[in-house]
Amino acid sequence: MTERIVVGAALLDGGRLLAARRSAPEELAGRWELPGGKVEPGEAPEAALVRELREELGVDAEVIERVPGQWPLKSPYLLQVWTVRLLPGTPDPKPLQDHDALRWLEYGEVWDVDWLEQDVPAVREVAERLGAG
Ligand SMILES: Nc1nc2c([nH]c(=O)n2[C@H]2C[C@H](O)[C@@H](COP(=O)(O)OP(=O)(O)OP(=O)(O)O)O2)c(=O)[nH]1
Repeated sequence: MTERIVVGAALLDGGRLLAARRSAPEELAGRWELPGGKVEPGEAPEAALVRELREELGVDAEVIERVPGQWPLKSPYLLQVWTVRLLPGTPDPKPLQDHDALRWLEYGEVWDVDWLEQDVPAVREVAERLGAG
């Protein structure tokens, strides 16, 4: 089957990373992930990310750069991650859709939440960057 891309945001603000707790589907509910979603056919991944963050969190965001790597999710999906920042004046993120809690994690708190197993290698990569910044 053709691979399909799921874009995830490493949303960074003041050296912290935003984690989002999924509310559905049942097998993923209660676990933490990077906000984002499926890229639509013909859509650029960066545009998908900005769209998803507006829908899910109610924020206007700007994509900074791709985090190297891609990670398999449930077939046929592959997770790709970009660092993202909030645009000036945008409201604070709110769990409007797909999530029931949000948490800003300091570098030392990155492993305090129960990430989806398949997200762990991506979060490790992001955490290294947070530590370096
Ligand atoms: N957004 C996101 N999805 C993830 C992550 N890890 C992971 O396994 N997934 C899975 C959950 C879903 O099966 C799929 C993404 O779907 P989604 O439900 O977030 O995407 P969407 O908003 O485009 O969904 P929909 O229109 O199909 O309802 O990838 C992650 O870190 N972020």
